[in-house]
Amino acid sequence: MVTSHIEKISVRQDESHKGDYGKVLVVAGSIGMTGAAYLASQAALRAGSGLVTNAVPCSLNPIMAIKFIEVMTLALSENKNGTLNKKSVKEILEFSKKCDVSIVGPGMGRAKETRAVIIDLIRYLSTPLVLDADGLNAIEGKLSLFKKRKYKTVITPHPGEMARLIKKDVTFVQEHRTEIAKEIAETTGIVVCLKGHKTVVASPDGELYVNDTGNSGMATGGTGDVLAGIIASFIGQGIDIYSAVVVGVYLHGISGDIAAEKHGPFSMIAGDVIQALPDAFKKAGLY
Ligand SMILES: NC(=O)C1=CN([C@@H]2O[C@H](COP(=O)(O)OP(=O)(O)OC[C@H]3O[C@@H](n4cnc5c(N)ncnc54)[C@H](O)[C@@H]3O)[C@@H](O)[C@H]2O)[C@@H](O)CC1
Ligand SMILES: Nc1ncnc2c1ncn2[C@@H]1O[C@H](COP(=O)(O)OP(=O)(O)O)[C@@H](O)[C@H]1O
Repeated sequence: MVTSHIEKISVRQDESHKGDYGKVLVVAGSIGMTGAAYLASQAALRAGSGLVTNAVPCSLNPIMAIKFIEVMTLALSENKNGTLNKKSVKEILEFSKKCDVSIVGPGMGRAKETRAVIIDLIRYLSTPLVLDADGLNAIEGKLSLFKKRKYKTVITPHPGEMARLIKKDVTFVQEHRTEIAKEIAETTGIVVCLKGHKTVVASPDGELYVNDTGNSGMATGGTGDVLAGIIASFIGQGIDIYSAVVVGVYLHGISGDIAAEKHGPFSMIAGDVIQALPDAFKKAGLY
């Protein structure tokens, strides 16, 4: 079943250039969580994107510029406390006109000012959107925002984030994983990727995928940020959004399995999942 989705990833053509493989905008990172921005951006590049830009509050820009080599940065306007301000929304929307897909959320924090920025981005970003982590925490209960969004969207909550989103507890989410993912996808028109052991992916038209790759070594900070980057990369490469999510989840799990083989489930870290991506692509027959 995954094979039919994997086949949609194009073989890289001799006559091609970086513009053919997607420009990804990663709105991620805040004081204390620059690592999330790094992991999501780096994963997008390793999954094949042509160009990746990380947009961060301007006081963090020098830090990100040192962390990255291949990834570019966009310094955003910020408040005195280092959170994004209203002007940053305009800056992101302007920049996104040149992009094929945006990620919003990893490591953005939950400050009131940041939440307001995120809600505006959900309303106005006209690229396909991967909404993850604090991007989801910003909209507790407000699923109606997705019904109004005209552009392709995937949400990638872990059970804790899903619980906040639907105002239930984690036990309820875990007992109703498939039903919840299906219902949100079908009623709001977005793709839902509910993470955790046996990640569930649901599409608005009733398709359902339950993943069986990955392992408990992936229960370590930052592996979800890596997944957001991989999924965005595939969307940017032009694959339909549901297939991009299914293949992203599948390959992310294979990378996790390769990382666990190499480093063991205790010692593997999120960066190891990115390092294992080339072997995961090979294992999936992509080159
Ligand atoms: N290096 C970095 O900068 C990192 C930043 N991170 C960011 O930190 C922010 C907070 O995210 P966190 O996820 O740590 O915190 P949260 O408070 O959102 O979620 C953690 C809680 O969710 C529940 N939960 C999560 N997965 C579960 C599962 N599979 N089964 C049952 N319950 C589950 C548990 O109650 C858990 O304690 C996000 O913005 C995230 O992107 C994290 O990704 C860690 C690494
Ligand atoms: N026990 C497990 N089995 C399979 N996959 C797992 C397991 N634990 C975590 N994962 C995967 O690792 C990732 C963790 O993401 P998340 O909880 O958002 O972490 P973070 O917020 O630290 O980045 C998800 O893709 C999840 O499916």
